[in-house]
Amino acid sequence: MKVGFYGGKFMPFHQGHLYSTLKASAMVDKLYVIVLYDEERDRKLCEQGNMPYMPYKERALWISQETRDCPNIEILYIEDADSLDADYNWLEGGKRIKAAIHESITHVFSSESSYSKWFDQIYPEAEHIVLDEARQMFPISATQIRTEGVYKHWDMLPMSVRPFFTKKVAVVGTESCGKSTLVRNLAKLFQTTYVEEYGRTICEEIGNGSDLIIDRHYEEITYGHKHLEFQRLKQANKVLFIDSEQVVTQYYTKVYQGYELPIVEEAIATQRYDLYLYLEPDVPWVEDGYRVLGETSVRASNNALLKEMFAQRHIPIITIEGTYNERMEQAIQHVRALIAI
Ligand SMILES: NC(=O)c1ccc[n+]([C@@H]2O[C@H](COP(=O)([O-])OP(=O)(O)OC[C@H]3O[C@@H](n4cnc5c(N)ncnc54)[C@H](O)[C@@H]3O)[C@@H](O)[C@H]2O)c1
Repeated sequence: MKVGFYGGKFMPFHQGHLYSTLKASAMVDKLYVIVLYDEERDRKLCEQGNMPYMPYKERALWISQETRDCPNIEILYIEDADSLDADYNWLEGGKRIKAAIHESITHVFSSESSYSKWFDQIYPEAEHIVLDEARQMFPISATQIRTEGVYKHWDMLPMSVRPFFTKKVAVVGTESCGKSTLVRNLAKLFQTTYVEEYGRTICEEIGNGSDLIIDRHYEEITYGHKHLEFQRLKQANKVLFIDSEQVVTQYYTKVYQGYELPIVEEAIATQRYDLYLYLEPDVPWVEDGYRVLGETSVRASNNALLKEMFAQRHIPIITIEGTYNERMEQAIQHVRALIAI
């Protein structure tokens, strides 16, 4: 029985890693892919690269999703204590790997021939197979991704890795301020997905009667919108646009019901967006059959209320105003800055 392992930090797991994993899995009966982690070292590496910290379970999940239809691959994660690269203790690391695998290792895979001097000592019975040392198939390294940024090397990230790095942009504002059109246009321009306003979906289901909206509809809006966001994030390309979020849901609850709902507040407390684009209501009111708050003074006071609701929750917003074209240009600049292009 041929038993192999392929180990690494996988920060992040990229196409080169995936290529080696699949090649290695075809050469053995059983392949262990091992995420070697050390929180202190890994946090430092992420900070140096100005990247979010990648927890080891997240890395193991990426590999698991990419190889879910490969029955001979098993993913393990092993703590590599005191493993700052310069003084990494290979022999101790090897002991932990052997203990976790529990069976005789016949093959060790890597893309570094220099690792042979260690592998020959730690796994003397195993053959060290060096895969694509020149990184010809996928010319990339995780260090390069960390130093130059994920957005520059987006194509080198497998689909399951991308959502972790996708920036989430919430487009917010009161009724008829051009959110839906702007969100759709931004999604087209950035060739990505978006989440439509779920409150609107519910209104369309109910028909023409916003006074019939009751508490459970706001709950459905909160959960339904979040569920859509999880789904669309999986197909997004660097950035996901979200039409309205839960502060906006709470604002509607307050305006229509006269009170706020704790369940919506809980969703607000856990939501995380990288950018909030707040659209001023300085474009003409458009009647669409579902809107009832169009009078100028009502629009102004509602706008003040929504802004105040963001301020109370210490959520920083970026205000966008002007004509539809001016809004689009401002939005594009802000999003470009976010993903560094
Ligand atoms: N004790 C052991 O037996 C053992 C074994 C392996 C690794 N380690 C340790 O684990 C840690 C992580 O190792 P790492 O820094 O090599 O991890 P890494 O995540 O940077 O890379 C993992 C593996 O993928 C290969 N690779 C990278 N880019 C590639 C590409 N474009 N195409 C094909 N292959 C590519 C690497 O050469 C390496 O073999 C280190 O601290 C290392 O010392 C220990």
